[in-house]
Amino acid sequence: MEGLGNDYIYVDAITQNISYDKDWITKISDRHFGIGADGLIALEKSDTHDFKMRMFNSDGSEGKMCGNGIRCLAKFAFDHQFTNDTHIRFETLSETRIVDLKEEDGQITGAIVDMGKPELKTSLIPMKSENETFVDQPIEIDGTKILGTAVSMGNPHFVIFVDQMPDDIETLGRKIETSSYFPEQVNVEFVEVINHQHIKMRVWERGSGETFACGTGACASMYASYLTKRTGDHVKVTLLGGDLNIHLNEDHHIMMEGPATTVFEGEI
Ligand SMILES: N[C@@H](CCC[C@H](N)C(=O)O)C(=O)O
Repeated sequence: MEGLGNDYIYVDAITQNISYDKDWITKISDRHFGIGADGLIALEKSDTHDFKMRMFNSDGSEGKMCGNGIRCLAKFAFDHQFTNDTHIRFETLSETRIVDLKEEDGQITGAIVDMGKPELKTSLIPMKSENETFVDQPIEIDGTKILGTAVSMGNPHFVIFVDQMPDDIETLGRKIETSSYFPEQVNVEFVEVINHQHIKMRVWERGSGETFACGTGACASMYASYLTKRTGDHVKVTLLGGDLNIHLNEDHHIMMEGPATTVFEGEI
């Protein structure tokens, strides 16, 4: 399934016994020797919520949240008749996430997700810094200062505003991802502000490299843009794979709306 081209292999871990073996996840995620995906996402039972989401990057590392993935996982649960409710509460390795599925002509085409409140405290992101928060501040990479904003959306992000989108995001993305500032690595977003309601973003994801889109990254970028007054609180985020509409609601929760699509189904 894919959400804006951010594709994962979705597995039912309710009726099947799945072992989240790192090598197996890496192998099936491989685009040449496997199925090909940005990683694997599993639907599990939960004692406290409707379902539990587990998500793994293509290198087999486990992430705590996935914005594009949770829309697809909700569609997966509905389409496979694990629920007939379009309002679904997920337990994740970070916090509760609530998904409202969108139905058009009897098909689930996407969802709006309550992505919770963004976290700015560096100790909780986690980021090594003496500052309590890190908003438009410099980190130093290979002797060069790079301004950015650190935000957690249940997973860590470092948002960098650029005047023009760079052609190569891999070199810098990888260096920041693995720099000593971020003890658990970080997802890196490059953001170009188009106007007060529209930003463009490319992402270097920890554990997966450049992907076509990142839901949590888009929310972190929207929040960093809003916080630094580059945009308002309703923003369209254009990614390589398409657009997400993101806004802050009255409780200061980030709401993200976007598509969810099944590509094919099979058996391994
Ligand atoms: N693509 C995802 C985020 C996936 C997890 C991330 N790479 C991490 O390890 O934190 C999204 O849509 O949010």
